[in-house]
Amino acid sequence: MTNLSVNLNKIALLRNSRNLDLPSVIQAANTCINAGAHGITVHPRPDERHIKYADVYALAEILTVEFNVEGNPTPEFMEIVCRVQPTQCTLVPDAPDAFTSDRGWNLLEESDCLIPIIQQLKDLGIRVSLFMECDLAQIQRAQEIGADRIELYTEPYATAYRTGNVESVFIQYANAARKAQSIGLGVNAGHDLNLHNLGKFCSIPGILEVSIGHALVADALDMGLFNAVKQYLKVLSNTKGD
Ligand SMILES: CC(=O)[C@@H](O)[C@H](O)COP(=O)(O)O
Ligand SMILES: NCC(=O)COP(=O)(O)O
Repeated sequence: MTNLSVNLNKIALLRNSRNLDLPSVIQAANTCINAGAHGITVHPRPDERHIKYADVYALAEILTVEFNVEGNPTPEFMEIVCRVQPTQCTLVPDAPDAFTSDRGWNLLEESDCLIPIIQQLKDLGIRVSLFMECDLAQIQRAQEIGADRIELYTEPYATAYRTGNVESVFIQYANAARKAQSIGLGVNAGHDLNLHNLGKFCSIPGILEVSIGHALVADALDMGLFNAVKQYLKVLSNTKGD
């Protein structure tokens, strides 16, 4: 089964609109865990528009499941990740003012700065995943520079699914996953996955983990967070993640 890591960014976004700690990111994490989520993901951004650095420390104190911290490895980000030592750190090449994550790493140009960062994280026992597009040469490079996993950036898949043009795009993802697996990289996936497009994506064999936030939290407004997590787990229960 593909594991589900629930991204709590959007819980924090709502929380930040008042000074009441409501909704509580910690309470949301516990609800997701009680519903069976395999992990919790957060993506602290430099402007702390949703997850604050303090949330990362607070979550690290209470989590009983995999903790995945995503972000651009700025000095501030690296300091917090090295202190908290989550299970997994997913490095994402997003600009400080990015609306949301909008691309994978270009390892033909960005490898040199990543090599020591990956090594530093691995020396602390943190699994390193790189946010990547479906380019096979880039995926090869991810393995060469020491990544443990890649996270396939699924926005293009989600858009293709929505616009009814998904088959050729899906094949690119299946090929990318197969390439990664053939050279020993684990494969995660995320961005704009939802209850409709998730099942097809995870029919790709060996997707180890999906991280899902925006759509899951939107679904939670209708069905409650506990039930939303259950619904996503139900879709994933038919998949072959490992
Ligand atoms: C890395 C990634 O794909 C993101 O989906 C992310 O964590 C979402 O970020 P926002 O919630 O800030 O859009
Ligand atoms: N890594 C992707 C993620 O954590 C969640 O992305 P989204 O579901 O909020 O688009």
